[in-house]
Amino acid sequence: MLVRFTKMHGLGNDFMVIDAVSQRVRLTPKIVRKLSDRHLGIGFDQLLLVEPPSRPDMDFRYRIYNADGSEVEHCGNGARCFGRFVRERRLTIKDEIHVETARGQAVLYLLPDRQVDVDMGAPELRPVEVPFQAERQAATYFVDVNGECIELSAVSMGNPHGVLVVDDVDTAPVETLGPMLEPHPSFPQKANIGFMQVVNRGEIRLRVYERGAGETLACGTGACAAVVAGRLRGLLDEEVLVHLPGGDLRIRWPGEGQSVRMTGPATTVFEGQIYL
Ligand SMILES: N[C@H](CCC[C@H](N)C(=O)O)C(=O)O
Repeated sequence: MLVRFTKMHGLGNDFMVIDAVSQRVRLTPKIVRKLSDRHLGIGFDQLLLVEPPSRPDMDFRYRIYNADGSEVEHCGNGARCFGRFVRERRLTIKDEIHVETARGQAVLYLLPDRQVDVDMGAPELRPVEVPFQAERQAATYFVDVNGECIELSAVSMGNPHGVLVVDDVDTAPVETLGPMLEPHPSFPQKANIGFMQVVNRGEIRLRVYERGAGETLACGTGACAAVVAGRLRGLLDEEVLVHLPGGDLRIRWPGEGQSVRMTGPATTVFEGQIYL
């Protein structure tokens, strides 16, 4: 089956985007893993599938697959690229686009300056909903990693995140602690692990070891989860500039029960077609 696709990225977090509205696509974890290979396939952190909605109040269904073939609940950088993609391919003429995700919905706003603003919905903090193994909800938890006691926050943006505060992201143990915390039994569905350095109450630096993809140049849901964690710990104000290795995102969170808003770029790199 010959399939058209578009290669895109959000601050270097890169995607293969497939229009499954106007073409038939059948994916398996094995096919996704083959496509994600940066030597033998297209190469990407995630594959984004654009499908017709299953709900009348939605414009599209938004499905996300990690490089390891796992289907996941949300992708923030991907949401911005999703909005840019459906507009550029004239799958919609709207500038406000409602998409359904595996665990909820997101609203994408295409801005005149070509940035995309996303209403990411409200974070989930109840441990059972993250999911995270804990007796009761708290701003931080302690988990044992090979005898070392690690303090972190547990936040879901639809997908699970563990967020640590570090003194300096440049020297943070992302390569060693990331792979040990991602599959940690405290996170029954694994987790994306964020390493956050607080610069001031309106600015952080962040690196993310992503579930199913490893460290990426940027993580949109990770940036949202980090700001939520920082606010829960009393370290951050409502609007935060998040510096990721691939660039900056602007995140706003008024507080519990409220939506997190994310604004940033979405870039189209090339079009292609491939036999699946
Ligand atoms: N690795 C994530 C999905 C992609 C999230 C990230 N690329 C973003 O921009 O939010 C997970 O397994 O939940």
